[in-house]
Amino acid sequence: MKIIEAQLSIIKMPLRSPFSTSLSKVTEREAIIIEISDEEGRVGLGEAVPFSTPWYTEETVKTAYHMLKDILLPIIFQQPIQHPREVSKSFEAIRGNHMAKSGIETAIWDLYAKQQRKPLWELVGGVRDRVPAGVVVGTQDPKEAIENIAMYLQEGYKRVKVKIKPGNDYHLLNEIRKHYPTLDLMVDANSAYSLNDVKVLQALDEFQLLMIEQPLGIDDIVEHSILQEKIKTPICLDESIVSLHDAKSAIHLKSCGVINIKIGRVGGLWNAIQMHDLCIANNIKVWCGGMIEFGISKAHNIALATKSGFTIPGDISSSSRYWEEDIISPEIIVRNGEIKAPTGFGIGYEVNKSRLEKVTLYKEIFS
Ligand SMILES: O=C(O)CCC(=O)C1=CC=C[C@@H](O)[C@@H]1C(=O)O
Ligand SMILES: [Mg+2]
Repeated sequence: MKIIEAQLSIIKMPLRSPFSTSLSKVTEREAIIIEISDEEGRVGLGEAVPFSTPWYTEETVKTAYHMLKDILLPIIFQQPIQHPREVSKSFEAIRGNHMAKSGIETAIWDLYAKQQRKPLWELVGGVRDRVPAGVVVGTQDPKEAIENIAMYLQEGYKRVKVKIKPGNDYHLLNEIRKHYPTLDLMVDANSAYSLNDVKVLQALDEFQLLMIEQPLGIDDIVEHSILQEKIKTPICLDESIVSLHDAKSAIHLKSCGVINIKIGRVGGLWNAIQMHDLCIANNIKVWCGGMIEFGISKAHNIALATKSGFTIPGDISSSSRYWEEDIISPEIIVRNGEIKAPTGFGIGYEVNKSRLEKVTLYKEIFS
């Protein structure tokens, strides 16, 4: 597979409504769109998903743009690729920068699938032609959260995730459970707690949550193991798991019962596939996490989520969950709580060129 040209576009769009977590309030989103072309004019699409500031991981749009332009694209242009699974190996000498790496690696997966004239989800070993849709409530105000949940259930979502933090946990969940006693409900703490909060977290066991995501430190595996022994709710790790080694450590130490696999956080689709396989072999449940991303990244998530182990609805919602108008055509739509995997080659969605142009802040072409 010879790539003859690459285009990087930094795009920005306001969210339809603010997205609040224990760490940050997101009101607009930047990302990097990667378009790579082969000699026959086919285009592979990728999206690098770091935020504009390093509140979730250490990467930002600016660091990722530098990595793509100055380090990663030169490697890709120099080394012809036989199969996308080789890309992460060719980046092994480069430390970290997983979201930058994932942006170009996913574009190569899309281009390769188009060359093979296959939908990407079939190429990665998908077993279902639709994925269950989960949604994240972007407010921690109990009244607003309950109103939002009613709206999302109307739209058919099967699983709801809410953000919690110390001082806004028990009351919020108690109010939600009063209205929705049997809802498939999970929480994400984004590392807002410590082992001093064991009693607070034990109290949440009464709400029969599917899981509690990342209660402790962003790079912790040991203390999560201590906490998991003290609470009934399964711990799900997100930020702590950036590599297969992290996943192996968490499995060995029994730090969690679930892992949220995000293609960007783990450095690409091949790493995500290997993590899926490792977790399933060790009875660790997995689901596909989201990054408040645009349609190209979400399309890659959909392909991944068709694999057998992704039985829990992921943070895979419709384009309209965050955007007035997405950068892809058709947009991603949730019907009866599911998203149909596209039948087109590659990711199965096209770029909405006029929309992409409108939201592009800056772009460069490399060859
Ligand atoms: O993509 C979505 O629908 C929301 C994903 C989501 O909850 C998160 C995205 C990025 C950082 C966090 O706030 C949070 C997470 O930790 O999973
Ligand atoms: Mg999370």
